Amino acid sequence: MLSVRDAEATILNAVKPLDNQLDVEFVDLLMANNRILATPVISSLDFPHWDNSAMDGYAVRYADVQQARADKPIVLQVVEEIPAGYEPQVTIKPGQAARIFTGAMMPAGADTVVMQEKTHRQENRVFVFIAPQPQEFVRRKGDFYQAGNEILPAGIPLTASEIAVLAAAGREQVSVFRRPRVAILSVGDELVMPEQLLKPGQIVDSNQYALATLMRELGAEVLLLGIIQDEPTTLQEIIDYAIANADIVISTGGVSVGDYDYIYKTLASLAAKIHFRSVQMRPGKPLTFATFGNKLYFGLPGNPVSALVTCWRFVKPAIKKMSGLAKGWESKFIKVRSQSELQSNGKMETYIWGKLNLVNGVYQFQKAEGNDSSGNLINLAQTNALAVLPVGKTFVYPGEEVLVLQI
Ligand SMILES: Nc1nc2c(c(=O)[nH]1)N[C@H]1C(S)=C(S)[C@@H](COP(=O)(O)OP(=O)(O)OC[C@H]3O[C@@H](n4cnc5c(N)ncnc54)[C@H](O)[C@@H]3O)O[C@H]1N2
Ligand code: MOO
Ligand SMILES: [Mg+2]
Repeated sequence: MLSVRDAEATILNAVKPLDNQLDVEFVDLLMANNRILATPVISSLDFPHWDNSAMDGYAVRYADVQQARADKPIVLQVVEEIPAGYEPQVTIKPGQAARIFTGAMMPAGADTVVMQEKTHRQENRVFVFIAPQPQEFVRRKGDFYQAGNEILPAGIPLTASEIAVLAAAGREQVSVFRRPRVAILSVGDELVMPEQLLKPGQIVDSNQYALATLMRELGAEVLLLGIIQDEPTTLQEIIDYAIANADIVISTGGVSVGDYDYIYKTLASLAAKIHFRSVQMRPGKPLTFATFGNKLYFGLPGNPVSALVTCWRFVKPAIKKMSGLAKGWESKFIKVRSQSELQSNGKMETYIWGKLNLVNGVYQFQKAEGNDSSGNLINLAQTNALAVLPVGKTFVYPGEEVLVLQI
């Protein structure tokens, strides 16, 4: 059976990232949160834009005050007051100073700022009680960034700090990759919508909600195709439509070996390239992966936990890679101690859902309480991590280290 590692490699190899020319759109800065920057940004401004003061105090000539002492202050004449946002009009000459405030432009002639607390003001004179360092408390033009260089590279996610940089560089809009389009369908005669009264044998299609939520979290545009009956002709039509209208199609259900599991046959009849239909993992063994050219098809197992685990493990990095992220799209595992005893049959790579708890500043894994059937979505709620037991590992003792995937 195909290992998880090989399945992941097959999937990630099949992902074609969005094109940085064709798959780009402009969005307002305040709508750009979590979008991926499509074009490198170069500013025509230096940062700081001009020499300015880092303190409220006095702009002075260093040469004037280098001998200042508490018991022998230097007295300077204050010739101008410079608040932030004001362009200084006066050149500071020997024996002179300007009153200045944080962020205000340095006046010509001055090279150093003495903070207010080290001075005493008497009318238009200021007493300086301490010798500053040369150029102290001056933020020099271009110290943070020089115009013409790359200020932000393409392929990064935009969060508060990057959006602040874009705003400071005078951008109102930014070019980002369009959202990957993901079609979601739920396959099963037993499935109904949440508002429906359940007849015997029916259950609510919770997978549609789980996957739509996860896909939106990942920045995808979701095309919800609803519940599809276990019927080959309808399935064929809907998958054909989904492939034509999305970059990625995700179905749940119908991938096992039952008489009503039609996904494999349907994909074959649509001439999909079927890369695999089972993976050496639990839950999630019957995961099916196919491609139609550059379009990806994930046939996730119907069990609610299996659907989410395979989505976290395989679909999530695929979406991230497709979305234009230059790096950091692979699944990230961290090594932590397990607080719980964990078990596997040793034959499958086993994913155990639970919580990462912060104990004295160190994360520890705690297995979810309750039934760990892949059909039990109830105890999956309020979990945030999957512990991974590799093939061959049958037992993790409390206190032993384990690899954990944050979800
Ligand atoms: N003879 C075998 N039977 C099964 C095997 C096997 O190897 N041999 N594998 C089992 C495993 S493991 C899984 S996982 C499931 C996968 O089943 P399918 O993908 O074919 O899904 P269904 O049969 O349609 O449904 C399975 C289960 O999940 C519930 N379900 C389905 N869709 C939804 C939905 N949208 N929302 C909520 N719950 C859903 C469905 O009612 C079933 O209970 O196959 C095993 N069988
Ligand atoms: O692999 Mo299935 O996903 O355990 O129920
Ligand atoms: Mg089935």
